[in-house]
Amino acid sequence: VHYAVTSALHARRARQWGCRAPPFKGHNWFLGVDNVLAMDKADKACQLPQFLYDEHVEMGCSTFAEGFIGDVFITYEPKNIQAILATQFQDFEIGQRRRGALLPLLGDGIFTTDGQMWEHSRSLLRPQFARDQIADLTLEQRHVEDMFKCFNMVDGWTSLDLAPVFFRFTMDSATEFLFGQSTHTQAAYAASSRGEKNVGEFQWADIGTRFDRGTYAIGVRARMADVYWLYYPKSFREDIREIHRFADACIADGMNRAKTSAPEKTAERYVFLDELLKATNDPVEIRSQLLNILLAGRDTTAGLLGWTFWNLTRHPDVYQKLRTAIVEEFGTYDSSKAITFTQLKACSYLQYVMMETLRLFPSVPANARLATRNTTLPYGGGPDGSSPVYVKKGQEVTYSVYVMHRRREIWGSNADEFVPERWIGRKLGWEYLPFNGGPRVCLGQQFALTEAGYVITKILQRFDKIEKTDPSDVQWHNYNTTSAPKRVLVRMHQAS
Ligand code: HEM
Repeated sequence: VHYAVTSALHARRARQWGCRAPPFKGHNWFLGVDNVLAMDKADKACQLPQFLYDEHVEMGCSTFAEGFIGDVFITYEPKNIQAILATQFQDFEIGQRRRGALLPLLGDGIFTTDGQMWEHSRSLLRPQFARDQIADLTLEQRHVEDMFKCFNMVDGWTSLDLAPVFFRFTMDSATEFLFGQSTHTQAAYAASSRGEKNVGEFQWADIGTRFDRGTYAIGVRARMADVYWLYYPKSFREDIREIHRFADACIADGMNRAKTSAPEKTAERYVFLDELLKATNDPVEIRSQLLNILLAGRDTTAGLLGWTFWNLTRHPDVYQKLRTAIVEEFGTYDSSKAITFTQLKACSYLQYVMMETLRLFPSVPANARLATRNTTLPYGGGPDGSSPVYVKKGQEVTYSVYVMHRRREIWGSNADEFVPERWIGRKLGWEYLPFNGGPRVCLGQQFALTEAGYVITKILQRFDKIEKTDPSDVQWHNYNTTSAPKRVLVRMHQAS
């Protein structure tokens, strides 16, 4: 009786608000279990984003409902995404599922909370991202040098898989920037490649692998929706313990620095942790916020770098054009010309290459929000899709920018081709959202583009040719919480 009454109430409200139902993707099994299994299969085959795209083609529309253990909505419609993220921000939240899935590893922080807790995190962290020194290029330079030490050069060429290279690089630079202490995974890797045993200074080198396993585990938990708590294996618990031990040791060091250092000494190098200690001295809160940012910033940037080189190896003309632009702007590798945030921004072709990579391969291909109250999506209902869609409190709306970024109606018939030139004179709107939009827009966008732009510049200065050694051109997504290419097999020639 209760179900019938609430259904009737929802139907009446939907009528009053002028809502119509969107197309429905049917299912053959109870509650749409077959849809869940099909998605899981695509995920295991590293093809989840393509699966979402194929679903869009199959449905022939940009918003639909799907049986997925309860009805959820899927949308690739800029107007709807703008509503969820900005104009109707109060009607949607990240919700308990994501929080629950991520909490054991990350704790409460900007990425895992809603409402007042999120507002508190955002106001604590935002001032840090407004600073000029947010991306410290001297720090990046040292880690890029460590990266090159891992390259094995034979007759001027190196052959390698760049995908793990970028994960080690971003781990080392992000931990130094956030925690004041690098994990030195690159130096440890170089030492072990030379057959040396890891010693003292590489004490935390395994944190990289542990964090990789940890993000994989939270990815599994996030996909399990409400029963995320069923997946909590011993290895995950051990990884969490060690990651927290690393963070706590860094925080204890930071607290000692704050007590003992003269003010001019702490200002020597920008450390995020030291800045947070000026605003709060709760070590658990600091640990949680730093780990939240590590998750938000590390894998995403590694993904951007990986997909950039995945594309460049398949477009040698773009590689050469970009290299010419970089050498013109910054000189060759040994040039003493400084590389600055402003110059990186001004190097238009470099920016276009990154924007085009993030269009075709956004680091967060799909995302979701839950309705906090009965509400609407402005578009997608009725036979022509022009009516609002009724969304019940608690219902999930999944949005995929991967699909939106490839829609032909928006990007033209070459939507799935890599063409950096399309960005010349193009204005950004809600149809392009690699960094999200609205009040929860990515805080690290400038940081990420500076860091990635710097790394791309240094690699192109140093290597004048790149060739792909992977016989396959299939996109394999290594997709836990974010997407990176599974492998980027290349051969690169060092410029003389
Ligand atoms: C290519 C690199 C990056 C991409 C594509 C990216 C993308 C995104 C996206 C899509 C979100 C929204 C997630 C959601 O609301 O569900 C987000 C949030 C966030 N990002 Fe980034 N990000 C990148 C790098 C970074 C970096 C380097 C940092 C920090 C150093 C960072 C810090 C954050 C933070 C703190 C949030 C949470 C904002 C909030 O909820 O208020 N991101 N990012």
